[in-house]
Amino acid sequence: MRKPIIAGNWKMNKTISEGVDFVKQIKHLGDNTDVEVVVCVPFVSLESIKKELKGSNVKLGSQNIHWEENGAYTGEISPLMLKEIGIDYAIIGHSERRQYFAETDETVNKKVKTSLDHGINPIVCVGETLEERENNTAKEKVKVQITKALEGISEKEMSDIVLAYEPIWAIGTGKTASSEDANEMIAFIRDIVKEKYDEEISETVRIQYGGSVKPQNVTEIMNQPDIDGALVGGASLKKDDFTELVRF
Ligand SMILES: O=C[C@H](O)COP(=O)(O)O
Repeated sequence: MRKPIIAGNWKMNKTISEGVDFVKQIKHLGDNTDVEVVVCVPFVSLESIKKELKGSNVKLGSQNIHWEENGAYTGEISPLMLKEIGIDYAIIGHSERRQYFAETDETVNKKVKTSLDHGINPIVCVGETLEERENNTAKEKVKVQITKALEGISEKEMSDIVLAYEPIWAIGTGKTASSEDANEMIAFIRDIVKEKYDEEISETVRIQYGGSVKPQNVTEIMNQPDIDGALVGGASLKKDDFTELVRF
């Protein structure tokens, strides 16, 4: 039985004080539930929000991580810095990082490895563009992304990884993949994991869907057999919406 995981990705939203205020209102959402609740917040807010989450079952994540522990990488944040704050998760390879900040499959793989080495669980994002979906190359694209992201990752390490399928055309657009299409791609990802590792790992790895998930569609998405959770942008910024999402 895979534990459902609903993660809010705040992206570049909420100042530190706004974030702390918000977390005060949602920090009980991880109580009395089988759902794992995560908030992935801007780097500058991590420490304050970690303090606010003391005693809470809501987990904390960053939205990126650098693969080196230190060095001449102006503007970057290292795994040691994140580890000291005590985060649980790091989103890696989000399509916005790939699109605007030149993230590649190679850097995604390095970041996955460094996260695991520092006890931070990676949420690894993959997904196709609209053009690739229309050309029928979506599966090919996702297969390459998954295979490269997981290069050199051991069977044991797979239990610390969460995968997230986010079709780029569904992110922030209000367009959601139909729950059946999302499930089909996620089942395909599970098959890739099975091919690379084994059936047990493919049946235990958690795979989220992301892209315009809202209170109105979350139940249908979560009812799909292969979908274990949601990585949510816009709707994770509002208390009522986020509450409904984690109670799908
Ligand atoms: O990381 C979250 C995804 O990019 C989805 O964002 P969205 O829910 O605003 O479409």
